[in-house]
Amino acid sequence: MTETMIAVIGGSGIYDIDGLENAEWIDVETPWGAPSDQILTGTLDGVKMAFLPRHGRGHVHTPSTVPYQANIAALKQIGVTDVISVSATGSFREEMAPGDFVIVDQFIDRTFAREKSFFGPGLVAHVSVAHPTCGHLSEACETAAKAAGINVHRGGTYLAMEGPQFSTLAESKMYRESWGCDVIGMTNMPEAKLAREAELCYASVAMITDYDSWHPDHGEVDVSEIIRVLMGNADKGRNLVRRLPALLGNEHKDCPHGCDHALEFAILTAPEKRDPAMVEKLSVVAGRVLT
Ligand SMILES: CSC[C@H]1O[C@H](OP(=O)(O)O)[C@H](O)[C@@H]1O
Ligand SMILES: Nc1ncnc2[nH]cnc12
Repeated sequence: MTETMIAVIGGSGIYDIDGLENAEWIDVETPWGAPSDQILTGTLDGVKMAFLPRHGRGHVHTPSTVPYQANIAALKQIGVTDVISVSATGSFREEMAPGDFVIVDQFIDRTFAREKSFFGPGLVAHVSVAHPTCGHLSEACETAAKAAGINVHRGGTYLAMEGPQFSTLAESKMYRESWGCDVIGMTNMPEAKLAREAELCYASVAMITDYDSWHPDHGEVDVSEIIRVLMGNADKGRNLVRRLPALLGNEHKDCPHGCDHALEFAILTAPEKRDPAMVEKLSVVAGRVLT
């Protein structure tokens, strides 16, 4: 049996979670360096939990400098099975209002200055991200959000931009009107892709903080307003997280969507051509198919 361990990656404004039993901040080192910060571990309702502040406590990493590979590798290393990203996002839809939550199920990846894979020369792999989030874990997030009284929307396309500046008005209108995006943020890519490579279930909970810059009745995006909305909704986020252990239980069954077998047919490099150093490095995230 695989034991469930739920990790929450907390985005802007979320640098801690409360209520964990035997809570301890631990150091984790990976072949890709150190994660954004120490990882808070503990249990909630008897289920193992981990929390990682994406930007580090005190918010030291920009969306481009978050060590995405180290973050996902560190979670895999400590035994995490399920990763829930909680992020601040702008909205392209009138009905997805500030304070609402969206369970994201698709992404358009417009980031360009980040490492997007654990694999590389000497060990080449291609995983599918046609369905980049885990339906089972997303279902649990939706159920938890509803039980917590949150106005939640199931399904939405997240435009991942490089940042750190917010979008121009022309970009905002294009993402909304031509590309059909629902929300926008700067961090869920390549995080979701790396979670898939590491065979982790990944769900993305977007907390709407603003209407980006397209809305005629709302002004430009402003960080102080984003943080004000986030702080006003922090209790909702905590409430959602608190309900997850009871919903997911202690036993991590085989993922019905195959997240935990994403690498099954992904590695292309012939065994005799594999770079031993790469195989060693990748054993942390891909050991299941490399040994
Ligand atoms: C606080 S404004 C922009 C910043 O907030 C979001 O971060 P996260 O996804 O970690 O919550 C957004 O992606 C930007 O990085
Ligand atoms: N409008 C926006 N654009 C990008 N990232 C965001 N995070 C919160 N609001 C955002």
